Amino acid sequence: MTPLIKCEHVDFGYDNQDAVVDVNMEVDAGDYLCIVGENGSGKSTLMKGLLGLLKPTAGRLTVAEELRRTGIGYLPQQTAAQKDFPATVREVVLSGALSRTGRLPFYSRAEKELAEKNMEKLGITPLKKHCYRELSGGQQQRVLIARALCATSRLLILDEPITGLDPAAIQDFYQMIRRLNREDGVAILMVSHDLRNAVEEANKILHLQKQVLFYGPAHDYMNSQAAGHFFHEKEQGKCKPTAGCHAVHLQTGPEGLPAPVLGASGGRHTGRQEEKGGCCHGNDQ
Ligand SMILES: Nc1ncnc2c1ncn2[C@@H]1O[C@H](COP(=O)(O)OP(=O)(O)OP(=O)(O)O)[C@@H](O)[C@H]1O
Repeated sequence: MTPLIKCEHVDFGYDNQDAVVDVNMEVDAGDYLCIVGENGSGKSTLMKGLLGLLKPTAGRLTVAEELRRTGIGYLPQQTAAQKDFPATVREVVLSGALSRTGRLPFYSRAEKELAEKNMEKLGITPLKKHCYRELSGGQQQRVLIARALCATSRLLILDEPITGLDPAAIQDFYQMIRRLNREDGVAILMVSHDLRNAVEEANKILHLQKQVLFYGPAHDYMNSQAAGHFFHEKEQGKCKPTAGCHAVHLQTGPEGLPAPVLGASGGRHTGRQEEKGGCCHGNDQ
């Protein structure tokens, strides 16, 4: 099976400064791959590279012909200006088909039908005449996913998609992504600070810290040197798996790997309860 995306010893960077080095990974049809790592570890840079917005400075990046033709469905981190976009839901969704229109200045019937189908799939048909900027964060995410699926239903790339969503919207969002992946076969590539969800939902994890600290099956990540142990007992200053803590506590490995703790905020903390009043605080989604 030809991978949708394959990186072989790939570097990406800015102004002769490498931000990501020696990445080896591939996204296959139907994969659910989560990219995790601290702030500044190169996750967004890798995304930009995979989307073709940055050229590899070394190595080989291969993107399946189909994706090169249609473009990759992409859900960026939303800026305030984007949240305030003055267009109807239907217009935003339909704009995802722009890469299919070629030079024609209008949408074909097939593209309009595709937009309708994706709005139906994402449960936003009743909102189609609503103004995008008047929707809730969760509804906006659905619109953007429907839009991304108008480019291609093979692969969806999401960059920290739950930022700013309330807990109910987050659960709703994850359910929707799971359904797209498991039922519709859409491959998912997600940058996430929500490590608990990443380990539960993804089939592959890539842990980045400029270089790849771990790449492999999600169930192996739990036992990896990079991941250390997952979830603490909350009562003892540690968190229960059910307590909504998304922290992964990294251990210092024999090679002297860094020993930060990754939380949903992506910030460093030591996991000691006295800091920020407990290790779960600020991490619950
Ligand atoms: N446009 C840019 N020009 C120069 N350097 C950049 C640029 N964007 C990012 N960098 C640098 O590249 C490195 C990786 O940044 P990147 O944004 O990819 O990390 P990240 O893991 O996505 O971080 P975060 O979790 O905070 O979003 C950082 O050192 C950052 O300062």
